[in-house]
Amino acid sequence: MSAPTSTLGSNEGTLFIVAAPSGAGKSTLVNALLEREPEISLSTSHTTRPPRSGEQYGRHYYFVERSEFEREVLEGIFLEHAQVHGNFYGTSRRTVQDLLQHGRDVLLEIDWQGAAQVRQKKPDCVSVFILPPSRAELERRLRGRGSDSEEVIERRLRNSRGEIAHAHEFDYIIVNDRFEDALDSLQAIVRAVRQRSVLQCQRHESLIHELLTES
Ligand SMILES: Nc1ncnc2c1ncn2[C@@H]1O[C@H](COP(=O)(O)OP(=O)(O)OP(=O)(O)O)[C@@H](O)[C@H]1O
Ligand SMILES: Nc1nc2c(ncn2[C@@H]2O[C@H](COP(=O)(O)O)[C@@H](O)[C@H]2O)c(=O)[nH]1
Repeated sequence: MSAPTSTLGSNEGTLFIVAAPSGAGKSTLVNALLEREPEISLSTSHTTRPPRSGEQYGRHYYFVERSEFEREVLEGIFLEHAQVHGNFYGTSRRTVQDLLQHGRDVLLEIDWQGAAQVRQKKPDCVSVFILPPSRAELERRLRGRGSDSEEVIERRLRNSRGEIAHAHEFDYIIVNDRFEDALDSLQAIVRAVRQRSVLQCQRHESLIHELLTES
């Protein structure tokens, strides 16, 4: 049986999106995934948020002033951008496009608003929403991380309801209860998509068309 890859008509990489309410464990999961799947490129976002202790420019984020971020928005450099928990965040269009065009798979760790914008522009992206097992555990994780002030933690907990309300817009939902189980699930999704054994609806359509029309 021939591989369906030929129906996709492109050697572009796949664009993955991982989103979650703050503290659900998205960055921890993504970093562990990238250790298992090192050929995936993680996009580094631009943000107006001040760096946390230990965060490095260019590694965790491109930390910029609000005025610079606004100029970048006007210049149209972002594939998507949004205000999240009172700060601005954006993904560089150029970096993502270059990587995809060179056949690299790219992962964006962004919020639901950014995910909605990316879905409009790249409908074949694959999106995953991470849920915490409970609100109490979400709060425990946010506090346990020890990286944010009480005010920031409370704001992020308040905002989590509005974020979770968008979970159904994603292709997959993973509950990050036992870390290794959630990581296995995330890796299974990524592997299945990369091997083309699971296809997005849009991609299915071209395969179904081919299967129906081939003599
Ligand atoms: N399955 C898990 N069980 C227990 N603790 C976890 C689990 N997953 C992640 N954590 C812990 O929860 C805390 C928050 O995780 P992390 O920083 O990855 O969250 P996040 O979703 O990326 O948040 P943000 O959006 O604010 O960056 C960390 O201290 C992390 O070690
Ligand atoms: N729309 C976008 N959201 C982003 C981007 N980079 C990060 N984020 C999201 O912001 C919150 C808070 O992140 P934190 O590092 O301050 O804890 C979280 O949900 C991130 O996913 C981006 O480029 N665009």
